[in-house]
Amino acid sequence: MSTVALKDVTKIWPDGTYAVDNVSLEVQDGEFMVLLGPSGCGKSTVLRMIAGLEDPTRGEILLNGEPVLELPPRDRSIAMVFQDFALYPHMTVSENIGFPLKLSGIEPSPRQDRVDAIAGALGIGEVLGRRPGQLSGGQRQRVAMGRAMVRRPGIFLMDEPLSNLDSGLRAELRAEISSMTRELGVTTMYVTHDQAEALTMADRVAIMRRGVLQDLGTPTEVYRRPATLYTAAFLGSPKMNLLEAAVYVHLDRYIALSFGEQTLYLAWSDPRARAVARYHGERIVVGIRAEALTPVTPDTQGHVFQGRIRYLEHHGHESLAYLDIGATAIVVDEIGAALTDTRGQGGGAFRRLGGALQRLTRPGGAEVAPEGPGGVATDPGRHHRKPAELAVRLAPYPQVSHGHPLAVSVRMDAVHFFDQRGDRIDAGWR
Ligand SMILES: Nc1ncnc2c1ncn2[C@@H]1O[C@H](COP(=O)(O)OP(=O)(O)OP(=O)(O)O)[C@@H](O)[C@H]1O
Repeated sequence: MSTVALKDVTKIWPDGTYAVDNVSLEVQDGEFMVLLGPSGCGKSTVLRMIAGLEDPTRGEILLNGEPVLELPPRDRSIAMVFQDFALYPHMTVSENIGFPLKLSGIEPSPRQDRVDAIAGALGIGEVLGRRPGQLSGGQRQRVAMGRAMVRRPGIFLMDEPLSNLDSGLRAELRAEISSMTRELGVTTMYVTHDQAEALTMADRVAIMRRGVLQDLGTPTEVYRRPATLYTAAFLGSPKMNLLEAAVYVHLDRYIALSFGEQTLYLAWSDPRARAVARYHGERIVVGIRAEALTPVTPDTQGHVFQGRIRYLEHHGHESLAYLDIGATAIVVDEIGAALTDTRGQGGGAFRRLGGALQRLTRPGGAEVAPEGPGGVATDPGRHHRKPAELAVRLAPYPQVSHGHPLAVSVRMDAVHFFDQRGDRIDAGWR
């Protein structure tokens, strides 16, 4: 049995940076847990503390229920694979994989048996005699995984293991890693900034931002019910439409959500109405995914937005229309930076984040964003506002074009509500 638990773990670097801020997390035996977040959010630091390569400033780390802070890395039954899979260039694939067993004094014959078995499982049995320089990137990464797995660790830590590979290979290896770790029943923690990896591979996803755990749940839970505005904005493609709305309560009848030129009505009978009603006279953020929007005829009544197509994007299997509906969008700035930093190299997003970096490095970590004129946070490191472009899914290559009017109905039961701080408003409601 192999479990991992972090209890109120904080890591502060000597310069005052809060890399990890009071994180508590439990990984069950055999579970595949993905730590997801943009570059610099503290994911690698969490892994490195579990592996024993860094000490937490505060808090406790338990492996199999036992505190391990006094235990050196080699005694933790952990294997770790990094993004830059450093292999020994002068050794063959077979020697690279078998090296940890050689170090532990295992005889050549049983050693080779284990190397052959793991190489077979990873699909690199044919290249055992080659040196790393004669392998493709994907094969090299498989060798690195084989070398990590060959000692049969209880816990497998992987830090962006696919980020140096092209997208086709990533998808292929993604599936292989998932099935291999599950077949072996090994408890796995996998770090990535790539939401597709997280949502396809994980049993549960832990989403981090600036050292703080934002959300934790199965891929479906965090996608369907994001706990924070940040998670809502981070997960999904196209990104969730996040619109600013003023709340007006008409007691016992409905709640009007005013988006400027247009209004949606939340029925008083909706179980979330009471939670939203607390914001009467204030502004909140309403999140609407593209799948909650359906194009309808212009005269349709009910929960409908009327808009004009600002631009169209054709993706082959579908087209996306971006509608001007006269509303204001809330943009979570770090998300864009995280997504453009496709290689996930440390520091990449930081340079782009600018202001956010300075806030991150300020001791204390938890800050409340100042409010802008509309009452919604406008701190440039967190959110800003811009005219909304509502993403709507259409059939491929539709018979509409730029400037064309389009009406869309909104499935109110699929709408999300967040307060000015970015927390889910109906958090207590299931
Ligand atoms: N040895 C160190 N000394 C000081 N600061 C560090 C050190 N290592 C990391 N940091 C800082 O700690 C924070 C978290 O870094 P970490 O590497 O854990 O993030 P990450 O989410 O894994 O990012 P990436 O995806 O880019 O690897 C960042 O602000 C980083 O600059």
